[in-house]
Amino acid sequence: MRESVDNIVQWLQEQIKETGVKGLLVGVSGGIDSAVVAHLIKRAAPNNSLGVIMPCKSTASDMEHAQDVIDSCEIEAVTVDLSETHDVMYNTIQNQVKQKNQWNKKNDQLADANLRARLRMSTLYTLATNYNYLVVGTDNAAEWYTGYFTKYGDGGVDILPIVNFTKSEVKEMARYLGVPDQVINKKPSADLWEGQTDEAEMGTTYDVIDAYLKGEKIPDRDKEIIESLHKRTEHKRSGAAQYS
Ligand SMILES: Nc1ncnc2c1ncn2[C@@H]1O[C@H](COP(=O)(O)OP(=O)(O)OC[C@H]2O[C@@H]([n+]3cccc(C(=O)O)c3)[C@H](O)[C@@H]2O)[C@@H](O)[C@H]1O
Ligand SMILES: Nc1ncnc2c1ncn2[C@@H]1O[C@H](COP(=O)(O)OP(=O)(O)OP(=O)(O)O)[C@@H](O)[C@H]1O
Ligand SMILES: [Mg+2]
Repeated sequence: MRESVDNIVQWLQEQIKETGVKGLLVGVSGGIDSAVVAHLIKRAAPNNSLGVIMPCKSTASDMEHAQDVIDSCEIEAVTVDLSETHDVMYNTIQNQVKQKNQWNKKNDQLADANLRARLRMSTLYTLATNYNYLVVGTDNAAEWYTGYFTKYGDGGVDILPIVNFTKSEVKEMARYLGVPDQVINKKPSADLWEGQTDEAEMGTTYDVIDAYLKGEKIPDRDKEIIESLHKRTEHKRSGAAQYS
């Protein structure tokens, strides 16, 4: 892990140099992926790194964990509460479409949830412009392969330092970096709705996805799910289709 961490930190420093920015920022959710990235960017740019806590009807315990992460790596932090902004924006959109009798109730929860992720992205880019920093993404190998992120939401970032690390490697890195235990040991969640967990939504587990990515044999049912998720989300990993 020490070698991996040193290499990523060096890569992050190269990104700063090559792009000519002053530093790096990340959204800190209280989950393990952003905790690891916060520690990494603090190491890479001790005086020019920022952790951004963005509650959006988030649970109090997640926001406490986000603060624990900030404290554990001593990164500079700002908090931007998006709950009200989200309400106003979502209701405005919803009211317009409802007037046309075209509101699709079936997709309500997902539309509401993805707006949270995209408001966070807009907030991070507003701060990136202010500080002249890059937005650092937190996708790990399993999330990237399965497309388990919101397009132009948490997927809308400049650089991805842990995208080639499996979830179990991220866990190992977290322990090495000193991420608090309560963050390492909780269930991964996008926190987009009450009780959401990544594994329940995906229908498979990170252990199995990690095994698949390492070329190990996994049950047929999980293989089907992973390959279907991968295929369906190809558009998120490539740019917009271009007419030529
Ligand atoms: N074939 C295609 N080619 C080009 N574009 C295509 C497309 N199919 C859909 N699209 C577009 O993509 C949109 C669907 O993608 P998207 O908007 O991302 O939405 P979608 O993939 O349906 O939902 C996002 C998923 O990521 C999960 N998530 C989100 C945020 C954070 C985390 C986390 O782990 O923390 C997880 C969330 O729980 C949910 O399962 C469609 O509305 C459409 O605009
Ligand atoms: N409330 C929040 N405040 C700040 N950033 C957030 C918040 N919620 C989500 N994010 C950003 O969106 C990213 C995607 O969330 P995701 O749940 O995949 O990662 P995580 O919470 O760090 O780890 P885990 O997957 O284990 O929950 C986070 O890593 C973080 O950068
Ligand atoms: Mg999370």
